[in-house]
Amino acid sequence: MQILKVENISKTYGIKKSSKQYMALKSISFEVKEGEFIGVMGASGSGKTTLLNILGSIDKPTTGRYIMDGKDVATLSKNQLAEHRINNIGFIFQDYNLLETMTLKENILLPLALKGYKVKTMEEKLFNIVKDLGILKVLDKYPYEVSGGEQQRAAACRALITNPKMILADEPTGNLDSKSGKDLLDLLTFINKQYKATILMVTHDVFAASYCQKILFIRDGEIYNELYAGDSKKKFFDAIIEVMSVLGGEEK
Ligand SMILES: Nc1ncnc2c1ncn2[C@@H]1O[C@H](COP(=O)(O)OP(=O)(O)OP(=O)(O)O)[C@@H](O)[C@H]1O
Repeated sequence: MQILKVENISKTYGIKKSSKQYMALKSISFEVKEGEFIGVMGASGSGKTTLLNILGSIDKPTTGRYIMDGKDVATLSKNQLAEHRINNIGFIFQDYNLLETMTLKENILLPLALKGYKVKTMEEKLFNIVKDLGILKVLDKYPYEVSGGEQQRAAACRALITNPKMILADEPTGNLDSKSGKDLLDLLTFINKQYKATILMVTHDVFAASYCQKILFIRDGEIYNELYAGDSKKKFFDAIIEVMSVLGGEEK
């Protein structure tokens, strides 16, 4: 089943009709099926974050539209949009974005608290997720008391706890060492398989991208290519490197 349909989305930054305008996305169209784990790659400045911000309804497209779970998101009112964001989308950021004055448990529960859930229901949901995601022991610690990998696991729990239609991840392994990065990618794969979560992940890292089922490559605000994983992870990895060497900017 299709969960997202992006139709001819363009984004122009700057003052209208002035020479200072910059077209960061140029008529992008693609579809995402429920349960897919998709990577978005491209050189620095190609428009990846712009796309993610639009899909996360943090920003609006200049033209075009996208349908998420049957709803044309552009037609939603401000309140409906806020509700859509909290109910349907989970975010994982490069720098975790946990609140430093709250414990990991409080951070994870925040989206449910905002939705007005009862404490008992929140704790049940929390227990089910953290037992799977391996951070039970550090739940009462503050972000500065745990490792980057544990912070990112907590951020993944927070993204997952509302059972969102889609998880949007922006360079989630960008600040992690290679072991924690691999652990996180294994975790995202687990979330994708076990919870049937649909994940869209922006990454510069070919190794991270090789965990995806499909990669969308963006060049100068346009879809340049799509690559599907086959049976061999090694072949997929090599194919990603090949496209990235044409696009340039494998690393930032
Ligand atoms: N608020 C803004 N105002 C003007 N131009 C912007 C704005 N945000 C982004 N841009 C420009 O739009 C283009 C796309 O930016 P975007 O951040 O989406 O790229 P990216 O592919 O995510 O890059 P990176 O990999 O470096 O994060 C860039 O040229 C950028 O300078």
